[in-house]
Amino acid sequence: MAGNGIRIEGLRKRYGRGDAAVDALRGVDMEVAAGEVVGLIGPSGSGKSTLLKCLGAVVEPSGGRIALGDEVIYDNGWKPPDLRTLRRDRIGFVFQAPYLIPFLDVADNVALLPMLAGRQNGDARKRAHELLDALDVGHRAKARPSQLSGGEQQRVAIARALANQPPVILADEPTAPLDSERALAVVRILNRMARQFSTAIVVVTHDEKIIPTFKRLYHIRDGRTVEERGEGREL
Ligand SMILES: Nc1ncnc2c1ncn2[C@@H]1O[C@H](COP(=O)(O)OP(=O)(O)OP(=O)(O)O)[C@@H](O)[C@H]1O
Repeated sequence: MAGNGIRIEGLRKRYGRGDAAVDALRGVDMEVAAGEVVGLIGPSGSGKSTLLKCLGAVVEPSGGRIALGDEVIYDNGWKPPDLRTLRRDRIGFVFQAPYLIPFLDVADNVALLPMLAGRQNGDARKRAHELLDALDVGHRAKARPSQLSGGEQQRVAIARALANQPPVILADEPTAPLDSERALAVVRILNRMARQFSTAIVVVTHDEKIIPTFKRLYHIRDGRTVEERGEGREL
């Protein structure tokens, strides 16, 4: 796969051992191109979170292969020497709750990660303001997270996930607490950001409001994925 994007082959994850073992992933294949937003759906307990955690280098798989762009990061063992750096620089996370830091203003919430990654403070703040403007929350840059609406907070969380320009964003139920209009706005933004920054985005969701928007979906059942064509409804 040229450039960025995600390729997963035969990924397996077994929790526990012996009688208590649970095979959460039994050979998952998945591909997400740079600039693409793909939905990951499936019933409770089917392995969605486990797949996202393996992809995010939070949980160690039991076998298979994961490549980000041209770099194999897992092949029956992690390849990068430092997984924290991998997570910080290559992967953005968006969760159901925004998890913003309450005592930092909105701009600093976004600028923090690039600063931790060694960017000059001025550069990091400039980047934060650009992203906040792109997400239409630039006018709230000086506010505290608690002063923002739920939808605004989620847009700030997306800006934070994009702050280090990661090639991959993993979003776990990012629209669950939002009403229909705001949920669709978040998906519209994720699609725009994917195209603009060539980011590969995986969205785990149960949200019927947004499922029709995906052009491509992976349905996970009993630890195996099936690729499906989505409706790709206009946003
Ligand atoms: N830390 C763990 N130890 C043991 N088993 C686990 C662990 N985490 C998940 N499992 C099991 O792995 C399987 C897949 O779980 P996972 O959380 O990935 O499902 P999910 O599709 O995200 O579910 P939900 O939609 O309910 O969040 C389930 O049978 C679950 O009980």
